[in-house]
Amino acid sequence: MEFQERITQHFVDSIETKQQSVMELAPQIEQASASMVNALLNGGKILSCGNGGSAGDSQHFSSELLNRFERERPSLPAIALTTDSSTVTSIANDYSYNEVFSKQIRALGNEGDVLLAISTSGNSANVVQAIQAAHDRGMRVVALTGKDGGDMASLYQPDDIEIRVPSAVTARIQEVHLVVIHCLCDLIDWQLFGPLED
Ligand SMILES: O=C(CO)[C@@H](O)[C@H](O)[C@H](O)[C@H](O)COP(=O)(O)O
Ligand SMILES: [Zn+2]
Repeated sequence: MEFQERITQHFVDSIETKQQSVMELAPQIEQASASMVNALLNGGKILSCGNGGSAGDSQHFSSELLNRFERERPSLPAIALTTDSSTVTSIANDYSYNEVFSKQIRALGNEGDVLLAISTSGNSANVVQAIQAAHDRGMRVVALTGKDGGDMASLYQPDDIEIRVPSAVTARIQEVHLVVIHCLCDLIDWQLFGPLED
Protein backbone atom coordinates (compact mmCIF):
# COMPACT_ATOMS: atom_id res chain seq x y z
CA MET A 1 0.00 0.00 0.00
CA GLU A 2 2.88 2.34 0.76
CA PHE A 3 4.03 2.02 -2.85
CA GLN A 4 0.57 2.80 -4.18
CA GLU A 5 0.47 5.92 -2.02
CA ARG A 6 3.79 6.99 -3.47
CA ILE A 7 2.47 6.41 -6.99
CA THR A 8 -0.65 8.44 -6.22
CA GLN A 9 1.46 11.23 -4.76
CA HIS A 10 3.58 11.42 -7.92
CA PHE A 11 0.46 11.80 -10.04
CA VAL A 12 -1.10 14.38 -7.68
CA ASP A 13 2.10 16.44 -7.57
CA SER A 14 2.46 16.28 -11.35
CA ILE A 15 -1.14 17.42 -11.89
CA GLU A 16 -0.78 20.27 -9.38
CA THR A 17 2.47 21.48 -10.95
CA LYS A 18 0.85 21.41 -14.38
CA GLN A 19 -2.18 23.38 -13.14
CA GLN A 20 0.05 26.02 -11.55
CA SER A 21 2.24 26.13 -14.66
CA VAL A 22 -0.57 26.76 -17.15
CA MET A 23 -1.82 29.67 -15.02
CA GLU A 24 1.65 31.24 -14.96
CA LEU A 25 3.19 30.24 -18.28
CA ALA A 26 0.53 30.31 -21.03
CA PRO A 27 1.55 33.81 -22.31
CA GLN A 28 5.24 32.87 -22.50
CA ILE A 29 4.42 29.61 -24.31
CA GLU A 30 2.40 31.56 -26.90
CA GLN A 31 5.26 34.06 -27.33
CA ALA A 32 7.77 31.23 -27.71
CA SER A 33 5.69 29.64 -30.46
CA ALA A 34 5.51 32.99 -32.27
CA SER A 35 9.30 33.37 -32.06
CA MET A 36 9.76 29.90 -33.54
CA VAL A 37 7.18 30.48 -36.29
CA ASN A 38 8.89 33.75 -37.18
CA ALA A 39 12.21 31.92 -37.54
CA LEU A 40 10.69 29.14 -39.66
CA LEU A 41 8.82 31.57 -41.95
CA ASN A 42 12.06 33.43 -42.59
CA GLY A 43 14.06 30.36 -43.55
CA GLY A 44 15.53 29.76 -40.10
CA LYS A 45 15.74 26.61 -38.04
CA ILE A 46 15.52 25.55 -34.41
CA LEU A 47 18.54 24.10 -32.60
CA SER A 48 17.88 22.39 -29.26
CA CYS A 49 20.01 21.15 -26.36
CA GLY A 50 19.96 19.89 -22.79
CA ASN A 51 21.44 17.18 -20.54
CA GLY A 52 20.01 13.87 -19.33
CA GLY A 53 16.21 13.97 -19.43
CA SER A 54 16.45 17.36 -21.12
CA ALA A 55 18.62 15.85 -23.89
CA GLY A 56 15.73 13.47 -24.51
CA ASP A 57 13.34 16.42 -24.52
CA SER A 58 15.44 18.30 -27.06
CA GLN A 59 15.39 15.22 -29.34
CA HIS A 60 11.66 14.70 -28.77
CA PHE A 61 11.03 18.27 -29.95
CA SER A 62 13.29 18.10 -33.01
CA SER A 63 11.82 14.78 -34.14
CA GLU A 64 8.30 16.21 -34.00
CA LEU A 65 9.39 19.10 -36.19
CA LEU A 66 11.48 17.05 -38.61
CA ASN A 67 9.01 14.20 -38.92
CA ARG A 68 5.50 15.02 -37.70
CA PHE A 69 3.38 15.97 -34.70
CA GLU A 70 -0.35 15.35 -35.19
CA ARG A 71 -0.93 15.92 -38.89
CA GLU A 72 0.50 15.50 -42.37
CA ARG A 73 2.58 18.54 -43.20
CA PRO A 74 6.01 19.37 -44.66
CA SER A 75 9.07 18.57 -42.55
CA LEU A 76 10.27 21.51 -40.49
CA PRO A 77 13.97 22.27 -39.90
CA ALA A 78 15.29 21.41 -36.44
CA ILE A 79 18.52 19.92 -35.07
CA ALA A 80 19.06 18.37 -31.63
CA LEU A 81 22.67 19.11 -30.65
CA THR A 82 22.75 16.08 -28.34
CA THR A 83 22.75 13.29 -30.89
CA ASP A 84 26.08 13.24 -32.77
CA SER A 85 28.14 11.16 -30.36
CA SER A 86 31.36 11.57 -32.36
CA THR A 87 31.07 15.35 -32.23
CA VAL A 88 29.92 15.48 -28.59
CA THR A 89 32.62 13.10 -27.33
CA SER A 90 35.43 14.73 -29.29
CA ILE A 91 34.54 18.24 -28.12
CA ALA A 92 34.28 16.97 -24.53
CA ASN A 93 37.56 15.07 -24.88
CA ASP A 94 39.62 17.72 -26.68
CA TYR A 95 38.16 20.87 -25.11
CA SER A 96 35.52 20.64 -22.39
CA TYR A 97 32.08 19.16 -21.81
CA ASN A 98 30.96 22.75 -21.24
CA GLU A 99 31.54 23.42 -24.97
CA VAL A 100 29.69 20.45 -26.51
CA PHE A 101 26.71 22.58 -27.58
CA SER A 102 28.30 26.00 -28.05
CA LYS A 103 30.89 24.73 -30.53
CA GLN A 104 28.14 23.19 -32.67
CA ILE A 105 26.11 26.41 -32.48
CA ARG A 106 29.07 28.46 -33.68
CA ALA A 107 29.16 26.22 -36.79
CA LEU A 108 25.46 25.59 -37.43
CA GLY A 109 23.65 28.60 -35.96
CA ASN A 110 22.68 31.54 -38.17
CA GLU A 111 21.07 34.90 -37.52
CA GLY A 112 17.33 34.39 -37.18
CA ASP A 113 17.57 30.80 -35.93
CA VAL A 114 16.16 29.90 -32.50
CA LEU A 115 17.90 27.97 -29.73
CA LEU A 116 15.63 25.86 -27.52
CA ALA A 117 17.75 25.63 -24.33
CA ILE A 118 16.45 23.13 -21.77
CA SER A 119 17.70 22.90 -18.16
CA THR A 120 15.61 22.21 -15.06
CA SER A 121 18.13 24.06 -12.85
CA GLY A 122 19.28 26.67 -15.34
CA ASN A 123 22.80 25.87 -14.16
CA SER A 124 24.16 23.41 -16.74
CA ALA A 125 27.36 25.08 -17.93
CA ASN A 126 27.11 23.67 -21.45
CA VAL A 127 23.58 25.10 -21.83
CA VAL A 128 24.77 28.44 -20.41
CA GLN A 129 27.55 28.49 -23.02
CA ALA A 130 25.05 27.48 -25.71
CA ILE A 131 23.00 30.60 -24.95
CA GLN A 132 26.09 32.79 -25.14
CA ALA A 133 27.05 31.23 -28.51
CA ALA A 134 23.49 31.66 -29.80
CA HIS A 135 23.57 35.36 -28.94
CA ASP A 136 26.95 35.72 -30.65
CA ARG A 137 25.37 34.21 -33.78
CA GLY A 138 22.37 36.58 -33.70
CA MET A 139 19.93 33.86 -32.64
CA ARG A 140 16.96 34.17 -30.31
CA VAL A 141 16.60 31.90 -27.31
CA VAL A 142 13.62 30.03 -25.91
CA ALA A 143 14.60 28.58 -22.51
CA LEU A 144 12.74 25.88 -20.59
CA THR A 145 13.86 26.05 -16.96
CA GLY A 146 12.66 25.63 -13.38
CA LYS A 147 13.72 26.23 -9.78
CA ASP A 148 15.15 29.79 -9.54
CA GLY A 149 16.18 29.91 -13.20
CA GLY A 150 19.85 29.40 -12.28
CA ASP A 151 22.82 30.94 -14.06
CA MET A 152 20.85 31.16 -17.30
CA ALA A 153 18.50 33.74 -15.77
CA SER A 154 20.99 36.60 -16.09
CA LEU A 155 21.76 35.95 -19.76
CA TYR A 156 18.50 36.63 -21.58
CA GLN A 157 18.17 39.40 -24.16
CA PRO A 158 14.91 41.31 -24.81
CA ASP A 159 13.80 38.99 -27.64
CA ASP A 160 14.45 35.83 -25.61
CA ILE A 161 11.69 33.97 -23.78
CA GLU A 162 12.13 32.02 -20.56
CA ILE A 163 9.48 29.46 -19.61
CA ARG A 164 10.30 28.75 -15.94
CA VAL A 165 8.27 25.99 -14.31
CA PRO A 166 7.16 26.95 -10.77
CA SER A 167 8.66 23.90 -9.03
CA ALA A 168 11.90 22.92 -7.31
CA VAL A 169 11.57 19.20 -8.16
CA THR A 170 13.50 18.08 -11.25
CA ALA A 171 11.04 15.34 -12.25
CA ARG A 172 8.02 17.66 -11.96
CA ILE A 173 9.81 20.34 -14.01
CA GLN A 174 10.65 17.80 -16.72
CA GLU A 175 7.04 16.64 -16.85
CA VAL A 176 5.86 20.19 -17.50
CA HIS A 177 8.63 20.74 -20.06
CA LEU A 178 7.19 17.87 -22.10
CA VAL A 179 3.71 19.42 -22.10
CA VAL A 180 5.24 22.75 -23.11
CA ILE A 181 7.06 21.04 -26.00
CA HIS A 182 3.79 19.55 -27.22
CA CYS A 183 2.10 22.96 -26.92
CA LEU A 184 4.88 24.50 -29.02
CA CYS A 185 4.52 21.80 -31.70
CA ASP A 186 0.75 22.28 -31.78
CA LEU A 187 0.94 26.10 -31.94
CA ILE A 188 3.63 26.00 -34.63
CA ASP A 189 1.46 23.72 -36.78
CA TRP A 190 -1.62 25.89 -36.25
CA GLN A 191 0.21 29.09 -37.17
CA LEU A 192 1.91 27.60 -40.23
CA PHE A 193 -0.80 25.26 -41.53
CA GLY A 194 -4.12 26.31 -39.93
CA PRO A 195 -6.60 24.37 -37.79
CA LEU A 196 -6.35 20.60 -37.54
CA GLU A 197 -8.93 18.93 -39.80
CA ASP A 198 -10.68 15.85 -38.43
O1 LIG B 1 16.22 13.05 -15.85
C1 LIG B 1 16.90 13.31 -14.90
C2 LIG B 1 16.30 13.52 -13.57
O2 LIG B 1 14.89 13.32 -13.63
C3 LIG B 1 18.39 13.51 -15.01
O3 LIG B 1 18.88 12.69 -16.09
C4 LIG B 1 18.75 14.98 -15.30
O4 LIG B 1 18.21 15.34 -16.53
C5 LIG B 1 20.26 15.15 -15.27
O5 LIG B 1 20.72 14.98 -13.96
C6 LIG B 1 20.72 16.51 -15.82
O6 LIG B 1 22.14 16.53 -15.88
C7 LIG B 1 20.22 17.71 -15.00
O7 LIG B 1 20.59 18.91 -15.69
P1 LIG B 1 19.71 20.24 -15.61
O8 LIG B 1 18.27 19.89 -15.87
O9 LIG B 1 19.91 20.82 -14.22
O10 LIG B 1 20.29 21.12 -16.69
ZN1 LIG C 1 14.01 12.27 -15.37
